[in-house]
Amino acid sequence: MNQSKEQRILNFVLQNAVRGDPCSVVDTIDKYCSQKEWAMNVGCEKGLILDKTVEEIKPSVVLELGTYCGYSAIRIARLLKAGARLLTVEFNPEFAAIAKQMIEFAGVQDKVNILEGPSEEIIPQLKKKYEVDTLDFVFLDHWKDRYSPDTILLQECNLLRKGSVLLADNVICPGAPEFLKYIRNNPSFQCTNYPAHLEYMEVQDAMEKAVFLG
Ligand SMILES: O=C(NC/C=C/[C@H]1O[C@@H](n2cnc3c(NCCO)ncnc32)[C@H](O)[C@@H]1O)c1cc(-c2ccc(F)cc2)cc(O)c1O
Ligand SMILES: [Mg+2]
Repeated sequence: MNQSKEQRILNFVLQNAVRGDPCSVVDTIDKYCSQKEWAMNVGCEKGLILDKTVEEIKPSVVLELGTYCGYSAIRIARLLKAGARLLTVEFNPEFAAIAKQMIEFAGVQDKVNILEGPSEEIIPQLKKKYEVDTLDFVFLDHWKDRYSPDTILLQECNLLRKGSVLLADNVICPGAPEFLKYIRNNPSFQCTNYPAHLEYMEVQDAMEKAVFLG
């Protein structure tokens, strides 16, 4: 049975990146996906926006929705302070297995917990099962039509506090129109748009930051 694209990306990393060096893993994935096979990693341009957001917040507890191959989980985890943790949610077992190996190769596994399952089931378990009080930072990068229902669910589960920051990928391409409509018309959120390019392409995209005002 021939390999999946995600398996090919992992193999390229295992053969070309430096074990224990998260930056080399991120750069190697970007190299493969810009030169050989496109894949839906947040990429280096939008990755810098992600980096700056994490560095600004200095979060203790981060939630990521949509792990995929682990690219953004590694980007986030490499910037976390001692004791801080990333919970990343992925419901495709093949992608979760790839991401686990990618995260371990990068050496950030002690900061990352991959929660296998659909976000709508995992989010209501975060407080009791995963001992979360509130989330400092949430990165949304899963199915685009799930951004707003999951944002509502996070609020219903009391997982956001005054100052919690959401950052959503792809609000232009593929687009998350329902999410933008919801979040920009909601007085409980202060929104900022960050225009960028779609990963590895000269196509317009953007990220949306939304700070919860409580
Ligand atoms: O579609 C995009 N991302 C989706 C990510 C999905 C990943 O997240 C996982 N996932 C999805 N929903 C859930 C869920 N909960 C919801 C369901 O229960 N719970 C847990 N895990 C979930 C999937 O298993 C994948 O691992 C995208 C597309 C383009 C793109 C742009 C231009 C093009 F031409 C083509 C593509 C660019 C991007 O940056 C993109 O992020
Ligand atoms: Mg994305």
